[in-house]
Amino acid sequence: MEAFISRKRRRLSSEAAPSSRTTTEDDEAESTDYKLAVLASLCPDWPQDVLLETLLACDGSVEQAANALLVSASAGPPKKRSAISGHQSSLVSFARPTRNDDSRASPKKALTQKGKTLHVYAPEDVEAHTPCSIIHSFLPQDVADALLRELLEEAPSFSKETFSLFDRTVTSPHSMRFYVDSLAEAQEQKTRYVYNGSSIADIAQTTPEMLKVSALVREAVNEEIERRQQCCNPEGKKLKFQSAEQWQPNASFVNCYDGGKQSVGYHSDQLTYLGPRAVIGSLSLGVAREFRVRRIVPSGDTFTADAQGQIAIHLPHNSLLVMHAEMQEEWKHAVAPAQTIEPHPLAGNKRLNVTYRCYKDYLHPKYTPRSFDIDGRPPWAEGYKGNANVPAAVTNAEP
Ligand SMILES: O=C(O)CCC(=O)C(=O)O
Ligand SMILES: [Fe+2]
Repeated sequence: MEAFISRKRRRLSSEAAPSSRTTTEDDEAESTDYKLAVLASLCPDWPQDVLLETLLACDGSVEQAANALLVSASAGPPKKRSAISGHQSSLVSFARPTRNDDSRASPKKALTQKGKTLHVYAPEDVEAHTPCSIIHSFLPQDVADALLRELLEEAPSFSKETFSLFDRTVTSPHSMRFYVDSLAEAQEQKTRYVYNGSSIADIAQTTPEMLKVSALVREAVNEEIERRQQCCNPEGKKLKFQSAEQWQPNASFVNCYDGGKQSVGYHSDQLTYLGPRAVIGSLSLGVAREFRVRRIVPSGDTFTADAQGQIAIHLPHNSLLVMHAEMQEEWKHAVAPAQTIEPHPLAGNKRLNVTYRCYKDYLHPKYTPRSFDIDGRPPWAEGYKGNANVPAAVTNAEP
């Protein structure tokens, strides 16, 4: 979730590291997602596709889009849409490739259209049309329940993010906390874990049930990586820059969505620590919600978001979604607000989500090479004279 909201996070210090985002194209694409996230927080009752359409109709003005939606809402409630839709029949008729089918690697006819949402539920459809795979009923029920109980106890310690809009502070529509497996590391790393250019001040130790489940997630994700590689990747090979090592989770973001209005806007996970072509194992517990993905399509010199519309993956209780190697660089994802939700016997209106991640300390921004000019000024200092060895993105970075 790192990239979706601006630089202000309640529990983040303002210490900085160079941002991992380096291009103007990225900034442009990001700003649409940023605006969408802001609009979602102002108008939580509206489905994301309506928000996106309204934003586009208002030429990207969040203020105008918010006003248009408020006027429209005063004339009657938002048009009801299924909140946990996705119970469609399988899409196998759309020529789903099979294992070892070479057509997998060739471009497929797009199933989605700009501004439209395709709902997928069946694992084979998720796999065929998104860079994800899903395992339903992943954990034995008692293990899933034990983890859910533990996370429900943890949830009050989670924090929300804040950002500024039209001279007021808006809270991001869900809460979260960052966990690492080793307490010693957590203590040592406090203020050293960085994302979005800020340090994460609140780091917790992975809880016993999370750790137990981590071993099961590790095994399943490694199998999925291998299977996906064989069945879907060109020549059955890993992607360029994808890690050749076993996937070994050692950290996680845990997200809590309390009620259908809580959501997370479109974003890609920041790859600081994860490295390129990162794989993430995302376990859902409690209320079923909709996970949306859309491809970021290169078009000419800029990146155009939503060229093909979006795909909504239904995430029921106890499902493991594997975001594969192409996901973070080529797609964006979001958890859409829901008009209605089906309460869960243990979690009530809450959805808990653990995104298991493989953090690599050697990718810490502290190792990012920086250089100082001949007067000893760092690249961000006033009067910095520049240095041919420092890329512009680093030169422009805030401290
Ligand atoms: O809640 C989810 O399923 C997704 C959370 C997410 O995108 C993240 O933690 O980065
Ligand atoms: Fe994410």
